[in-house]
Amino acid sequence: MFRLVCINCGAEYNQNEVIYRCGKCGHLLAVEYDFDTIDVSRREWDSRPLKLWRYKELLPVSREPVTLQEGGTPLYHLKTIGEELGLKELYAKHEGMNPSGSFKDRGMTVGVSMALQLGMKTVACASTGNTSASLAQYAAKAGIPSVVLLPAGKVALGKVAQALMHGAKVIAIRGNFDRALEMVHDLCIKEGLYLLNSVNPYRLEGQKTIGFEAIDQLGGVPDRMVLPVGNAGNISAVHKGLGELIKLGFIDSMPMMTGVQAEGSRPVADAISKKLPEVIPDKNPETIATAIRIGAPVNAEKALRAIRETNGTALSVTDEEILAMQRDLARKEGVGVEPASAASVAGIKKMAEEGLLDKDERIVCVVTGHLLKDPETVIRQCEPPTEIDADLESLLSVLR
Ligand SMILES: Cc1ncc(COP(=O)(O)O)c(C=O)c1O
Ligand SMILES: N[C@@H](CCOP(=O)(O)O)C(=O)O
Repeated sequence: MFRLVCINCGAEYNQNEVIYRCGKCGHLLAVEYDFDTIDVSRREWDSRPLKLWRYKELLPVSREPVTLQEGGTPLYHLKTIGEELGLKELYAKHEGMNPSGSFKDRGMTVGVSMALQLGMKTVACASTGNTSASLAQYAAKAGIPSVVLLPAGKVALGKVAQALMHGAKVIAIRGNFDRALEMVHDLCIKEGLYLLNSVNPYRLEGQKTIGFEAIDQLGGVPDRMVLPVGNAGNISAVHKGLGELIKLGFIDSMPMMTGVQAEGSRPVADAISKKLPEVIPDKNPETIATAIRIGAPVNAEKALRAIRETNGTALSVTDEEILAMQRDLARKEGVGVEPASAASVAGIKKMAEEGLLDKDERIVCVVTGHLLKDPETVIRQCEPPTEIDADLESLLSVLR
């Protein structure tokens, strides 16, 4: 049993309503469960395969889910990078290992299932790339059409390829992501499409399972969870989910929620460092990490609460720091991620170097998307292949 509740005024909405914001005050909504009716134990969850739907009692879907077997992503111990930073327990949860190559699949399995549950016929989103790739793939699985709006020229190649190949109607707008989100929101309200950006509270329900899995894999609650922040849905979702585990008595502490943004796109980091009550949108966000090139994070209110309530923090890193960490993860750990994903570990490096971490902290960085999402940024950083004549002598001469 659950209902939708406004995070600001507490107004309640029925689970059958298609609604994205509070009709009374315009703030965000969240799914609230009736915990007295939730009947599950840790042991029961542990007996199921490590996949997202292991946690079905804390998800809103009552029909057969639209699933591509998302979740169960690896938790890697970053031994080499950790040692360099003096951190014994530094981990990366590799969300790039989901079906479409990013954490968005956790949101989409739940969001697209809810679209069907609510009788919606077409799904839509604005995207810096990964949301569109995932939406297109899950809509294809569900057998319904999808429409995606992208900021023209600012989406990594692999993500556009995915949205196109999975059959979405792909529209590139001459404007940034924030404008695309406003447009798709208006389109959905006017034309009755189902909006599956992170303003949709059901989508975030799926994403909260990143935190559940991290705890199950670690065998306990980490001291800190670090996430790259763009539209700020993921950090909010993980925080919400862990709060629910506390209510169920499954855990008894929260990690310090830590958000990392790119220097050229850092409204949440600014709000935290300047102790502002809300974020001031950045009208011209810019970063090589196009996934987090977002100036007006729609979930800012939830994210600021998550960070402040857990004594966490938010900071920014430069594009150079992001790319250097993308290379370090690839070459020192064998972990291939896209630039935005490397931001979380780059943020921890910066905090460690500035003496802002207790060296005994157990830290889980969420690395959000796969290296192959953005092949152009990868190729630009690497030496091109050495081309030789097809004989052994030439081969030996270049290897010497
Ligand atoms: C790869 C990647 N990392 C991080 C983010 C940021 O997540 P959020 O928008 O939930 O803050 C996004 C999308 O925004 C993304 O695609
Ligand atoms: N990085 C995101 C931006 C949109 O965020 P959402 O969580 O609101 O869908 C993307 O991949 O498009």
